[in-house]
Parts: sequence; C-alpha cells; structure tokens
Amino acid sequence: MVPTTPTGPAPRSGHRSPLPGALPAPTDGPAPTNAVPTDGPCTADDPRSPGTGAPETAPAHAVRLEGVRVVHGSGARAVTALDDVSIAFARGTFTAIMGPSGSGKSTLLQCAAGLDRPTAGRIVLAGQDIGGLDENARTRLRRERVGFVFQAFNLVESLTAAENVVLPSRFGGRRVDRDRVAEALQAVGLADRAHHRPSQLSGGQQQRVALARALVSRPDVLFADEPTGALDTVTSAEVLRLMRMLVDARGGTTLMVTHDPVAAAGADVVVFLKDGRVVDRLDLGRGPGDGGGAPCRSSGAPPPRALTERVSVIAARTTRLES
Ligand SMILES: Nc1ncnc2c1ncn2[C@@H]1O[C@H](COP(=O)(O)OP(=O)(O)OP(=O)(O)O)[C@@H](O)[C@H]1O
Repeated sequence: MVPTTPTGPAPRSGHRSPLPGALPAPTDGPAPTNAVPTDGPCTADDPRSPGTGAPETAPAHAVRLEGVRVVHGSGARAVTALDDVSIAFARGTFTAIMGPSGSGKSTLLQCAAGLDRPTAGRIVLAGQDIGGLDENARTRLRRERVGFVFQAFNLVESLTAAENVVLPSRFGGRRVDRDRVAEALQAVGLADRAHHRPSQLSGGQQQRVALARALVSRPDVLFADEPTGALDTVTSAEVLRLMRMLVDARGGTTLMVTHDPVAAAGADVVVFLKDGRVVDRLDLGRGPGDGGGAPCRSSGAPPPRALTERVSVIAARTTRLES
C-alpha cells in the first residue's frame, strides 16, 4: 500500500535543532543501557507499556495502538490484517517492524500514521486520539507531525530535487522556506543536486531526496515502509545511516517496516508480527529520549552490541517466525 503523492508535514515552531549537515562515520548502532531482561513481547497489558494511563499532555510515546483490529473486506472474503494489536512506540526511538509477508506490517504502519482507519481500537499519535478526528484534522495532523518514506521514492519526475522537497508544503498551502530546503538537501548530502530531476539521480540519491522531503518540516514521527527495498546493499546502508542520524539529531521517532535483518539491526527495538499479531519483540538498546518504562526483551541475554551479532539475532527470530 503505497501512496502516490507525498503527504508532507508543515513547518513547526523553531524549537528543534536544525538538520545536521555533517555526516558521522557509520557505527554499530546505539549502546544499550538499562537493559532489563524479561520474557515475552511488550503489549498494552504489560505494565512496562503505556496501554493505560499515559498523560496525553506529555506523552512518553509518540505513537500508541490499543486493541487495534483491521479487517479488510467482509463476509467470506474478510481478511483480518491486524488482530487486537496493542503496542506503544517510545519517543526518540527507532523501531523496526518485521514479520512474514502478509503479517500486517504495512497495515500497522498505515494505521499508526493515520492513513487508514482501524475497524476497532484506539490510536494515539503525537498525543492525539486520531479516531476522533475528521478527515481534515487527520490530514492536518499528518502534514504537521508526520513524515513518510516508502520503497517507491514517489518523486515527481518533472520537478527538481528541491521542488520535490517543498512539494508537501505547497500542498499544505504553506510558505516555502528556501533555507530549510537547502539545509535538508545538505543534510542528506545532496546540496549540489538541488536542481537535478529524479531521472538524473541514482536510486539512493532519489531516496535521499525523499528523506529530505519527509524531514524538512521536522516531524515528530517518521514512518518508513521498506525504505531500502529498492536499493542495493551499499546504498541501503547509507540511507539507513542517514535516517538514523537525522532522526536522532532531533530526538524524533521512527517506525520502519523492513524484511531486511541488516536494516533492522540499526534500530533500538525490533517488533515481530505474525498473522496480524505482535508475537515477539527484541530490544537492542535504548534510544535518546526514551522516557518509557524499562525495556523488555524476549531472552535473558544482554542486548547484542556488534552489528553482525544484532543481524544474526534478528535473522534467527525471523527464520523462526517463518518456519
Ligand atoms: N486492501 C486490502 N484488501 C484486502 N486484503 C488486504 C488489503 N490490504 C491488505 N490486505 C491483507 O491484509 C494482510 C496484511 O497485509 P499487509 O500489507 O499489512 O502485510 P505485510 O506484512 O505488510 O505484507 P508484505 O510484507 O507482503 O508487504 C494480508 O493478508 C493482505 O493480503
């Protein structure tokens, strides 16, 4: 499920730091701290998870789903894509969502982002219960608080990179801040490609334009659905490193659907879905600004720190789910 037009966020008040221009060297990911090994996935029933009682005025979680159910179609053709999913995503963390094909990953992302309405349940995004919002209010919330990156870059071929970056702002009827567009392109390493059209850019460069477009308005939450699915290994690593760095620099929150254990290894948390349910969760380390409860893990071992170790742990969980 990939939108064909970007739904970009609006400029926010200037309380966030600007997008950084310098690109640090790749690392093995965040160092875990305060890991408290426990068993089983975090759900709303889990006292460590905020299914109950988090104050809406200062939410510890950027996104929260409570008892979310999504059924596509009806009668004999009904498909349950999400089956009573309760999960929260702490502010300032990077979560990878994994699971077999058809397990409900994209549906979860679309609902969490307010692009789809669930059949039942409650979704709180950036402190707002989006179930109570009409379509205009939901669109405004998405434009102001949310950024999107998809496998398909969804760039407009006839526009330059800079014009693509400002497009969501134009859709929202907002004044375009050229300095911020230049800053966003610089942050993704494309300052010298601002006037190139998508056909003049490589796949990785096009996805970096899409990333600049998603982040130019400094959203609270970045939703990414297979953002590296169309890229080669080296280019994927670069895009993931940028995503991680740009979101971390602003204390933002990222939810990323991926099939790739290497891509997931850069996350703070990996959530595993199967048959529309959250069946496992792996805490790899805490992200900045995680004000939620203690991390929960589904094994008693300390979180793996080295990238290769993280990849093999994630790959093993994925294989187990698919068997
Ligand atoms: N519009 C729709 N109408 C009917 N069924 C749908 C629709 N969208 C999704 N589904 C079904 O819902 C289930 C979950 O789909 P979803 O796209 O969320 O899975 P996914 O885990 O993202 O899969 P993949 O990894 O293959 O992209 C699947 O069985 C899918 O066939």
